[in-house]
Amino acid sequence: MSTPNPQDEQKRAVAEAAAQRVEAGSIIGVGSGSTVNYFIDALAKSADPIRAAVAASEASAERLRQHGILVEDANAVDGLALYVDGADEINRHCQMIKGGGGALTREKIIAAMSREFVCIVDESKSVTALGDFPLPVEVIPMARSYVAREIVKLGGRPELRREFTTDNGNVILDVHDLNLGEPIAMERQLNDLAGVVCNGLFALRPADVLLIGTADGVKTAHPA
Ligand SMILES: O=C[C@H](O)[C@H](O)[C@H](O)COP(=O)(O)O
Repeated sequence: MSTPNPQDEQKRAVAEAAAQRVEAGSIIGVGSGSTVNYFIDALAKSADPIRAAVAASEASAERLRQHGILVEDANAVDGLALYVDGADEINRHCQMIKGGGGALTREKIIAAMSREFVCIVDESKSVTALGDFPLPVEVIPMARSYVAREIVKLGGRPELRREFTTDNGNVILDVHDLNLGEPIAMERQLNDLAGVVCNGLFALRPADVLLIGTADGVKTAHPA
């Protein structure tokens, strides 16, 4: 049998730790990505099942359904107690870059709907300063060039994500070299550009709890 990759082991460990925080019979928000896939698998194994999940991507919805977990429309619930999702980068304030998989808009909606946001990451995602990971920006297709030019004015280097359409029918600009020293201000500035649907900075609504998978086990942190 092949040895499990240590990064995957950390993802699995944080996913299982997050599954233990889930209340039986509740409706929860479920994000997307490889770490969340482990979380969905852990949910499916739980002896105390949830009632339903609101999913941040079609891929997560599909995986939940494959495990026999009911997927609820976000409009059918009036709020969520808990949201579990991964991140591409997270700092000590629990501000994040998300959207590596292109699911940022639905993720931000579900985060906004949720009382508690638990972020699950392996230790490679924990950073001192946000910005090495290119910042995903979801854009209405007809605004692609305009938004790209505006982002250049802000100091960024936008790159169209090739052969990719979001679940909402939009395109993604992956922005390199943007100064994210003031994440809240930049999140607002990008939101203000006409044609931007959402950007992958989660600073206005950071995570409430961070579970980090490390070589020494799962560590828990809160915004500094
Ligand atoms: O759009 C994707 C999401 O923001 C993911 O949560 C993020 O990319 C992290 O994904 P992974 O767990 O696969 O590293």
